[in-house]
Amino acid sequence: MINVTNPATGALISQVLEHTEDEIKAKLENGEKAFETWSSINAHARSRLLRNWSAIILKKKQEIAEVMTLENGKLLKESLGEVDYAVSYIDWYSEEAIRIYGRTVPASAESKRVIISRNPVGLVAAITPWNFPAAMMTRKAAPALAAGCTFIIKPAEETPLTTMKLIELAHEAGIPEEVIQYVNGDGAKIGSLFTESRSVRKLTFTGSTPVGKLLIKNSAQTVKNVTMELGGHAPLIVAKDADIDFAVKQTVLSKFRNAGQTCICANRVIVHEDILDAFSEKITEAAAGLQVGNGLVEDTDVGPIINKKGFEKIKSQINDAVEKGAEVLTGNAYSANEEKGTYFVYPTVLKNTERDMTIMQEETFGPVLPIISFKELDEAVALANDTAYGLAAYFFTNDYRVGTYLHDHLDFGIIGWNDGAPSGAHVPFGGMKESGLGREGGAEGIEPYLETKYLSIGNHM
Ligand SMILES: NC(=O)C1=CN([C@@H]2O[C@H](COP(=O)(O)OP(=O)(O)OC[C@H]3O[C@@H](n4cnc5c(N)ncnc54)[C@H](OP(=O)(O)O)[C@@H]3O)[C@@H](O)[C@H]2O)C=CC1
Ligand SMILES: O=C(O)CCCC(=O)O
Repeated sequence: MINVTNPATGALISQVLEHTEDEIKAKLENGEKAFETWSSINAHARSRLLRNWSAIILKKKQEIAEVMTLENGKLLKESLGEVDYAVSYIDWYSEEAIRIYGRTVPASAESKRVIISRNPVGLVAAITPWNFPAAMMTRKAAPALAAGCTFIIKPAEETPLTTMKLIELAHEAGIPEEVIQYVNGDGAKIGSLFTESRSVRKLTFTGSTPVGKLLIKNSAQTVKNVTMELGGHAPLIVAKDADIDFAVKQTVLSKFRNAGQTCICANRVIVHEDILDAFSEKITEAAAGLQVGNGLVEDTDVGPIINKKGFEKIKSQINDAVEKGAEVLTGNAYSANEEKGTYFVYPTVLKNTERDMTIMQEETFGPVLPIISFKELDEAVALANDTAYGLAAYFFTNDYRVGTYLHDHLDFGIIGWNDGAPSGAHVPFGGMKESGLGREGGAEGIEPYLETKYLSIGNHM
């Protein structure tokens, strides 16, 4: 039995049954069998079913958002926003379903004809994290179903309820039960069942880089197609000419959304030395003004940290920075109750941070903003690229030459130029280097669910 608790209060919300190995194997078999029928239904019918699904979700928006806030801790307004965001993937891919085009190619002989078609890969298995329990699910399920694949998901143990609700609504919308399924239980155990299974033809994962690496390795056994959306360590550069007030607002948006527990959150702020003091002062004032608390309370700006492991990681990064000489401008304050299992971190701004501090090397996943300064643009680029990660990067400048230079030289899959919120269903989300493989969203996001089949017809007149 999995206990699902509210990270803001420690209260038990629900108990969820763990699936046994036999049950999981049976679901994989059912998903593989259902693929034959689902993939042969015409694309317009699949598109209509996806639209039904999104309409039903929207009708239950408030209920789903409340469940999400209870199990994840994020602000209710963020949960409501996430339901819309999750639905936008279903809507986008309901439209892509009817635009999966093949090609004809001129043959090399008069007696031949060549046709290239795009076909669904088969049963898709997904493993998702707790930080976006709705959107990370639909960002994978919607393109998979649109392409004609069947789908099975293992949500994070902290947040299974939102996923289970969305799947219940998919069935209510008319999508057959075996076409979209969930299983609950331990990540490592279910991960092995997914990677070993020959029924699963594609694995899609969002989560930490070490688990992603393990899944890539284990997927080699059956040569599975994989999509990996892993950790990030986003730099945010503020150039000398930037509009400081605007940059501060956008940095707050990027950094403190979801209490900093987002893989594209700004993780290091790199500020030109001429505006360092002005920027630091304004961002400190903004961060210090944020209310920390229960996401169900109207005025809250920053909710709880998901669990003790996350809390300890954040705290140790702050301690390490302070021991190595960082100055605390605000924060480095906590409210934790071990007995209840509730952990809050007050928005923290650190100045005089250095490259050798852990916080400048690793993903934080918390509301902590370390600031480092630069003089020349090359120095900012070197600092920004000095990481194994390559997911998102941000910069603020109104000088088109500075902006173009930064865009050309930053090794990241997502770039926000004067934009702290670049995500959307219509754009390709994903990272370079150890931040992952493949893209989700946009026209690119359906590609990983499609195989190319080429037909050569001979003996024509
Ligand atoms: N890219 C992103 O959006 C995310 C990045 N992270 C990063 O990872 C850090 C740790 O967070 P954490 O929640 O532990 O992340 P994990 O990568 O451990 O968990 C994410 C998902 O993977 C599952 N999982 C865990 N271990 C395995 C395994 N061996 N094989 C297959 N699946 C597995 C989890 O299941 P279960 O719940 O059963 O453990 C969960 O569903 C965060 O602080 C953050 O830095 C975390 C979440 C999302
Ligand atoms: O992996 C994450 O942290 C979720 C991505 C959030 C987004 O799509 O903006």
